[in-house]
Amino acid sequence: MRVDIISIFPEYFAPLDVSLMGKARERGILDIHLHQLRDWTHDVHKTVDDTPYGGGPGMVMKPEVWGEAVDAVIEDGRAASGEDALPRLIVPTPSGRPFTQEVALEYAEEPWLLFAPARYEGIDSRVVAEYGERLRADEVSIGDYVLAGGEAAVLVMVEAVGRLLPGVLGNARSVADDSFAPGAMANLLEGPVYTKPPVWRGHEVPEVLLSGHHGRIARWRRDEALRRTLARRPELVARLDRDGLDKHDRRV
Ligand SMILES: NCc1ccc(-c2ccccc2)nc1
Repeated sequence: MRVDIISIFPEYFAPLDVSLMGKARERGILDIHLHQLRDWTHDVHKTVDDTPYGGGPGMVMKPEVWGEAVDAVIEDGRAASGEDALPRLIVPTPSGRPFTQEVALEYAEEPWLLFAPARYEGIDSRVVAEYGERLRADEVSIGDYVLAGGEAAVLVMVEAVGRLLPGVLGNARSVADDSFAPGAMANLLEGPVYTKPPVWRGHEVPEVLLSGHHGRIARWRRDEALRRTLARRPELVARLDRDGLDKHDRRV
C-alpha cells in the first residue's frame, strides 16, 4: 500500500519510522511518502491560510495551495503506480464520518491512500468537492473532540489500517482476534487480560483461566466482554443483532 501525507508539519510523522509501522515500511508492505504543503506556495512567507469568508474566528487553509499539492502528489504517485491510478483522499475533521474498525478494514483494501491533515479551522471546502468529482474523497472523524490539527488523526488511521495489512502482524496475532472483528466477539470490547505471576500484590488471576478448560475459558471471556461492553458501551450491545446473543448471554 502506498500512503501519501501532505502537511505543514511532516516531521509530525516521525513515529511512523518506528515499531510495527517502521517494520512494515522496511519490508515494503507500507510505502509512506511525506510532503511539505508549503512547497506549493509562491510567496515569500509561504502562506497557506487566509481569513474565512463570512467572518468568524481563525483562518482557513487556501484551496489553491492544497490543489497544487494534491495534483502534484497524484502525478508523483501515478509515475510510480501507473498512469490511471488514483488515491483515496482522506481529510481528518471533527465533522467527518466516524472512523471505525469497519472503515479501517475498508481502507486496508485500498492500494493508495492520500491523507490531507489540516490546521487552523480546516481546508476550504471546495478542495474536497473538487477531488470528490474524480476520486473517492472522505472527511473522517476519529472522535468527538477538536485537536490542533489533523496530523494526530492521520497517525491513528495509518496505524489502524497498517496493522491490518497482510504480513504486518506476527503469526501469534491475527486481526480476526480484534475486538471489533467479525465473529463471536464482534462489537464487543476486549475483556480483562492476565499473565504471570498468578498472584500479584494479593490480586489473583481468575481461577477459570488457570483451569485449562478451554470451553469454560471461552465462555468466561465472552461473559466478561459482554459485562464490560454493557457497562462502558451499552450502545454496542444494542448493535449486536438479536441472534448475536445466545440464551446464556442474555443472563449476563
Ligand atoms: N476527529 C478528530 C479530529 C480530527 C481533525 C481535527 C482538526 C482540528 C483542527 C484543524 C483541522 C482538523 N480535530 C479533531
